[in-house]
Amino acid sequence: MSSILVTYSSAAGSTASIADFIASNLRARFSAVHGIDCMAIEAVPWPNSYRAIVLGSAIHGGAWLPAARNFLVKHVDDIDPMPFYIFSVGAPTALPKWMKKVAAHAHSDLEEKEKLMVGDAIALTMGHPVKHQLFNGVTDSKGMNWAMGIVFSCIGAQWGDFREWDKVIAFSRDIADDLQKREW
Ligand SMILES: Cc1cc2nc3c(=O)[nH]c(=O)nc-3n(C[C@H](O)[C@H](O)[C@H](O)COP(=O)(O)O)c2cc1C
Repeated sequence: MSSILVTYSSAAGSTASIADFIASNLRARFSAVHGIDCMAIEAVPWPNSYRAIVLGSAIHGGAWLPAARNFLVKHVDDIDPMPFYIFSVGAPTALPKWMKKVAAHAHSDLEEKEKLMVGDAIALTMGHPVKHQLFNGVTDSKGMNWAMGIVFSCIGAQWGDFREWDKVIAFSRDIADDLQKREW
């Protein structure tokens, strides 16, 4: 029976790829004792059949995608007793230098600021997870409508793959260590 669920809401695929990688890292640590399922949030049958959940979402406009937010609202009671870890995938690294400077003026660390903003939105729907990690994803004109694409280019933001696999490995290791500490 599977006991860890890694689930995600992804618009253009980079959050899905990070979730897959987290699941394979957890399999490397736990496959002898626990099954690990990884699937899109829409495919999750009922989360209370799991013993721990890792949930991730892409960030659009400073917030999680609606499917991920709705999942939290709908399943708050199922998730509540479980070890619960979340990650958000945005693209703060892709922003132009001048925007980073403006943001840094209000806060010393742009990534930390964005994480807090998303974290606050999540805290409105439920209690705090054990851990929340923000990752950079991929900026690709295919993931945006033409108007957004033009705005993105005009402000001087960068297109590219900013995924930080080392950070994903460290996050997976922290989750595995925390689960092991709980001796479940
Ligand atoms: C419409 C739109 C809005 C976005 N808004 C933000 C944002 O507010 N903050 C951020 O860091 N990244 C933002 N991004 C960048 C995405 O979060 C990033 O490209 C991420 O990798 C997308 O994940 P996905 O490939 O799983 O959809 C936005 C992207 C799009 C297309």
